[in-house]
Amino acid sequence: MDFMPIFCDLKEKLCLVVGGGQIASHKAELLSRAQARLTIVAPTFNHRLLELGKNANVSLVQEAFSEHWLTGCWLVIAATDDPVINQSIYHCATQRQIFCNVVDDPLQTSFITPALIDHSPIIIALSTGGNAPTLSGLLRQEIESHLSTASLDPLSTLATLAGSLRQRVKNYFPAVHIKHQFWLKFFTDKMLINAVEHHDTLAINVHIQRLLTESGAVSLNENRSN
Ligand SMILES: C[C@@]1(CC(=O)O)C2=NC(=C\c3[nH]c(c(CCC(=O)O)c3CC(=O)O)Cc3[nH]c(c(CC(=O)O)c3CCC(=O)O)/C=C3\N/C(=C\2)[C@@H](CCC(=O)O)[C@]3(C)CC(=O)O)/[C@H]1CCC(=O)O
Ligand SMILES: NC(=O)c1ccc[n+]([C@@H]2O[C@H](COP(=O)([O-])OP(=O)(O)OC[C@H]3O[C@@H](n4cnc5c(N)ncnc54)[C@H](O)[C@@H]3O)[C@@H](O)[C@H]2O)c1
Repeated sequence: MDFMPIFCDLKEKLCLVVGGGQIASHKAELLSRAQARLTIVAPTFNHRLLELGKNANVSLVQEAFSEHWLTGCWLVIAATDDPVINQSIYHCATQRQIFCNVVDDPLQTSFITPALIDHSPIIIALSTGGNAPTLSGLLRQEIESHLSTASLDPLSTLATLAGSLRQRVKNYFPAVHIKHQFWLKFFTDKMLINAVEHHDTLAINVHIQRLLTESGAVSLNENRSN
């Protein structure tokens, strides 16, 4: 594996985008969706970046790159149309141990932005290790065509619900295998999924309690027979 896939929490963390064209705006919009604090440095900005710059968390700096803009950054994206500048940004960032994505050189880059299916909190990210970006896009479309919005919407809601229930379920079922059985039922229970699809909060809570009780009974029986 050449690149390890991870999902980073960049909320309120300072990130730098160098460049003001189409590719820079694409990457800056992604960082902005991840709620990063953004500095964007370039002599010229396209209209999408000028629009993004109205956001309180985004600062546009209209000048050519200089190294001091890296100070305090968690990561940087080198997205100018000049490969020499992009490489020098990569080297400055690497010296400072800052992760740097270089948009025109998959061999001299410290991270890659994957093709994305963003159904937050469910996110599917795809990469070819920088070998074939078009293939990443095609694979993304292929996977998207198998995952309808109708099936992803309730799963995303279930995932969010699961997040808010995790501590309660941990307290309820100390045994890992019972917890696991509970979650398998939680994500496949037709009645719960139906309630989620209908945004029926009352029914959602009733079915969660039912699943907790059912798994609790299994747990109790296991303890008795031990
Ligand atoms: C996946 C995606 C995500 C995104 O952009 O967010 C993405 N590129 C996408 C599309 C795309 N990019 C390019 C074309 C035109 C056809 C072509 O030239 O191939 C198309 C096709 C199109 O636009 O449909 C041109 C291109 N891209 C890179 C280079 C440099 C080089 O290879 O030397 C050049 C040549 C530039 C030039 O010639 O000047 C480099 C990178 N592009 C990456 C990501 C990273 C590796 C991802 C992986 O591991 O697969 C990496 C290494 C760096 C990075 O950007 O992180 C997105 C698909 C989104 C989707 O459809 O969902
Ligand atoms: N990663 C990808 O998916 C992908 C896809 C297509 C193209 N590319 C590469 O991305 C590069 C950028 O593409 P684009 O369409 O955004 O180009 P563009 O010409 O629209 O924009 C280039 C930007 O870089 C800025 N710039 C130039 N020198 C600078 C400097 N010293 N400091 C700061 N900013 C500087 C310019 O002001 C301009 O805003 C291309 O050269 C291409 O190699 C990557």
